[in-house]
This record gives sequence, C-alpha cells and structure tokens, in this order.
Amino acid sequence: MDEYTLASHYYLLLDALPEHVFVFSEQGQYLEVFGGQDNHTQFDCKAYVGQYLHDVMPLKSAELFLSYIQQAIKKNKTVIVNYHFNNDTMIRFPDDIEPPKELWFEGIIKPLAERYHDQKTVLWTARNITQRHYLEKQLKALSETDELTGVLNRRAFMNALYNKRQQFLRDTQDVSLLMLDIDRFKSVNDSLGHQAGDAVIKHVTELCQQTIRQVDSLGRLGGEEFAIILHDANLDQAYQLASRLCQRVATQPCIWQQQPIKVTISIGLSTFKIEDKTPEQVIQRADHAMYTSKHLGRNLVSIFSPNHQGQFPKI
Ligand SMILES: Nc1nc2c(ncn2[C@@H]2O[C@H](COP(=O)(O)OP(=O)(O)OP(=O)(O)O)[C@@H](O)[C@H]2O)c(=O)[nH]1
Repeated sequence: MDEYTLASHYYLLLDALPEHVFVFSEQGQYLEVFGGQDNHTQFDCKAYVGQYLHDVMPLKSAELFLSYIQQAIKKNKTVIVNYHFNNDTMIRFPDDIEPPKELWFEGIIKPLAERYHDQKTVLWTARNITQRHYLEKQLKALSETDELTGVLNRRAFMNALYNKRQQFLRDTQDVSLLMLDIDRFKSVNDSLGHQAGDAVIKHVTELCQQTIRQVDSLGRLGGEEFAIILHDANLDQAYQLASRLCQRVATQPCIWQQQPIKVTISIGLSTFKIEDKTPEQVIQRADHAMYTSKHLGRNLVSIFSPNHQGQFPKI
C-alpha cells in the first residue's frame, strides 16, 4: 500500500469505531473526530472540527469538559469521567435533529504525545451509557423499595437513618423516630387469609403517607412493622403526629372485598441524641416504647424515657 492508501485505510478503520473518538487541544478545540455511528446521537460530530467546546455547548458544560482535559494533561494520566447532558447543558445538535432530553456518557481522556500548533492534546473516547444509566437507576430503585408497599425497605431506611443522623450531628435540628406495628395482625392472616393481610399492610402504608410530610421518611422494616423518621420534629410534635396517625388508622378500616377490616396500630417514639454511638440506638429506644404500647393494651402511642415509659391514654 502506498502512503496515501495506508492513511485512508487507517482513517476508515478509525471512523468505524463504535464510540465517538475526539482529539482535543488543551484549549478545548476539536482537532479530529472519528467514529460514533453506534452511539445513538444520530449525528456526525465531524461538524465540530475546528470549533471550541465553548462554541458547541453551554458555558457550564464547556468549562467542565475543559477541566477534564486539563486534568488529564496535568497528571499525564488517563482520566475516566461520567457526564451527562440535559436540557440546560445539552451539546449543540444540528437544526434538523431533535436533541434527546438526556444523554449519559462515559469519557476516557488520554493525554497524547502528539502536539498541535505547540499545544498539548488528548484523545477523548465517549461511550453512550444512557441505557445503562437508566437500567442502573431502575435497579437501584428496586433494591431500595419494599415490593408490597412501594416505601423504603429496611436497607434503604437504615441508609436514610444513617444520613439523617449525619445531618443531625451537623445542624442539631430535632429529629424523632416513630416505630409502628399493626396490632394482632396474625389474626387477620389467620381469619381472612394472607391477601387480606397484605391489603391491611398497604392500607396502613397509605394512611402513614397521608399523615407524614414530604421531608419525612417512611420504611417498612419487615412484616407488619414500619418506621418513620420525622424531620425537624421534637417529641411533642412527634407525639401529636403519632396520635393523629393512631386515630386515623383506628377510625378508617381497611376495605377488603367490600368488607371493612378494623385495624389498630401501636407506636413507640424516641428522638435522636448527640450521645448515641450508632443510629441503631434510637431504633432500640423507639422499639422499646412501641412494646410498651403493646403491653399497655395496643392502639397507643408511647414515648421512650430512660427511667419509665411515658404512658398515654388510649385514643
Ligand atoms: N399478609 C402478610 N403477613 C405477613 C407479612 N409479613 C409477615 N406477616 C405475618 O405477620 C404476622 C405477625 O404476627 P405477630 O408478630 O405474632 O404479631 P401480631 O399478630 O401483629 O400481634 P401483636 O404485634 O402482638 O399485636 C405473622 O403471622 C407473619 O406471618 C406480609 O408481608 N404479608
């Protein structure tokens, strides 16, 4: 092969690469663009050659991309980044192509030995990972969600509790924890069947969701046991909310196959404390108070206190 044929052979090979491959100068100028036909952006980025990042995308995105390029050059190392374009940050599309709402990419940015007009250069490979991103998001949501009720499962709730505790230690705003258990739930399963039991669990979930605020976190810890993190709520405020919830459940039966099932719940309350060593300690206190509600006859709210369990009249 002569030199020209060889060059065009390699060019064709490079341009057949499934990912977009860019050569950028350290100033963010597009020097070369190859490949990307399988990248689902539906247009050929070769039109960018000669232009700068700032010409083809909003300032915020261009600055970010430039910082990645400069990072790779400064460290003289390959840098791998995930980035995304949305409505505000979308790269410029040709007029005849409707840009998608979102695009996610993995960028591999490798410094090159080759200089261009005395400027350093990088090779930037962009893999479209939008589908993978949505799949990961879906899997994450599934792994955090209780299948029956759609609220946080135990693992996700414990994560939320851990994060809330970190926030509490920073800003010391009151945070209360409510533990809730459906009373004599086994008898619902035994007398009406498991599906009726499931309907009761969903019913209680809905009443909890109607009672708490958006900032609060509701989780199903297992079986017929729930927990709620009450943000910015001291014990008095938590008690008022818990009493409302207790009353709501007791007065709004679950309708199962056109028949009402009477449901009550027992609640235990405690608050976050600076001196706690672990987030589990507040759960133990609220759980203790919840068992007090059970022992005192159920359909009750109890507050944990170190010396005695606060006792409150039945609602
Ligand atoms: N329908 C249904 N039942 C469940 C589920 N998870 C656990 N259970 C049942 O929940 C029942 C819990 O019963 P217990 O722990 O004895 O408590 P209880 O009958 O509510 O009695 P108290 O808590 O003392 O008022 C058991 O029969 C479990 O099999 C579920 O997802 N669906």
